Amino acid sequence: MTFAIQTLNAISPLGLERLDRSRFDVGTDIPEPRALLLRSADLHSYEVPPSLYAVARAGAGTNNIPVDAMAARGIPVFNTPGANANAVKELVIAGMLLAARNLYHAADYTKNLVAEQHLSGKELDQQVEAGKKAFAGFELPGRTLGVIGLGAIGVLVANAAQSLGMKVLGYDPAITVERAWQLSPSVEQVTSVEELLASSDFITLHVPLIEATQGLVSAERIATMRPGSVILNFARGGIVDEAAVIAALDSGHLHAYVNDFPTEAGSIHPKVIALPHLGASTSEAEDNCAVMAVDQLTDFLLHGNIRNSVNFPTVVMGRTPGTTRLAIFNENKPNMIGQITAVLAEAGLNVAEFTNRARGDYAYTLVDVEGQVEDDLKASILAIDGIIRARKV
Ligand SMILES: NC(=O)c1ccc[n+]([C@@H]2O[C@H](COP(=O)([O-])OP(=O)(O)OC[C@H]3O[C@@H](n4cnc5c(N)ncnc54)[C@H](O)[C@@H]3O)[C@@H](O)[C@H]2O)c1
Ligand SMILES: O=C(O)[C@H](O)COP(=O)(O)O
Repeated sequence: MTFAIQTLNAISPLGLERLDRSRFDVGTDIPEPRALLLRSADLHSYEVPPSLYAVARAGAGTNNIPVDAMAARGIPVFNTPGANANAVKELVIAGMLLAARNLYHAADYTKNLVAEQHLSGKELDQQVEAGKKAFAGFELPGRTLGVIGLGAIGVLVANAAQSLGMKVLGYDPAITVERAWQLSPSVEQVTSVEELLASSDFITLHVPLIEATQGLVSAERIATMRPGSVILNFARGGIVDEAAVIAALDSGHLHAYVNDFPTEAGSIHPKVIALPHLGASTSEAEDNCAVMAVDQLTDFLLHGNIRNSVNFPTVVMGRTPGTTRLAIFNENKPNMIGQITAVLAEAGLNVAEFTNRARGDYAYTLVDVEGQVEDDLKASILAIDGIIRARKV
């Protein structure tokens, strides 16, 4: 049996080459896909076909995917945490330097001297020297960077800024133990966004766009920021109230807004540097994300293992020779395991391995039974109230 995988964005060949063509068909035009492989393609109005088993996002943000609706159908959504983190970190550092040294306008100025004013030779030299004072900037050491969200990207940014001589504050009420270990001990963790904003010259956002982070940088919060400070947004546009930022740039309260999510108003504003969603667009990040997404997806399709899903728990179980594996998605409610094992016992099947994990409203079970299973077993499992999906892997 082969699995049909539909790609909805260009995926690095380094990832696609890992797909064994005797097991996987891959293409852009697949009418009944078993899996989708994508980057930022918007799935919010996508009509989910009954054939679909999984969605793999080669990247970090999954706000382009209706993850809860997918969970309700027993479709895990995978992402690739950390795979593009270095690429974003480098762009954030570049963004700080662009803003601090006014590089964007400075480069425009010199280009205009030649392209618009047609200056050359001595005249060009004179105007270069005469004009440069307008772009004098400031240096990073001694300035304070506030990092909101200390995940894969936030930790790298915090550590890099710290090694550039900046004072770094971090805010993340749900920082993981792994990230806390990676964070430089000189980074000071604060307990509120307000504390961070009031004490920073730059703030940088590294949180997902979810209900709780929508409009996190609001007009009220911007008002509490230090005069002349800079906002860097390489997370998602909706996390910042851009109209409020523009008002603060116009009043002179903020120095610059550097972001990766251009809007009509922002793109033409003189104090906004809007990049075309370039955070993860390096060959290294594209390769890393594609490899990780493909590996996670194939492990799920071939073995039922779930790693780095944003809507189902991690469930990984080695294969035991001579067994048949069942993968079962169910609602997270009492007595599901008891009912599943009762059906297996009724069918005279001996369980060799069993793992069940819950996450929020849903749970996932991998069970290896000795020998072969009859085709009607799946129907008996699906008949249990609360079972969403079951398949023989
Ligand atoms: N510009 C780009 O191309 C680009 C590339 C990669 C990621 N991103 C964006 O960056 C986001 C973060 O990526 P990541 O890889 O670091 O993800 P991550 O999951 O490793 O880290 C996110 C962190 O945010 C924290 N967090 C969540 N809500 C918070 C809140 N209200 N306040 C403070 N912290 C909060 C979490 O605890 C977590 O530690 C992604 O969701 C994506 O939207 C953008
Ligand atoms: O969330 C992410 O990983 C980034 O926004 C990258 O998106 P992209 O893969 O569409 O460049």
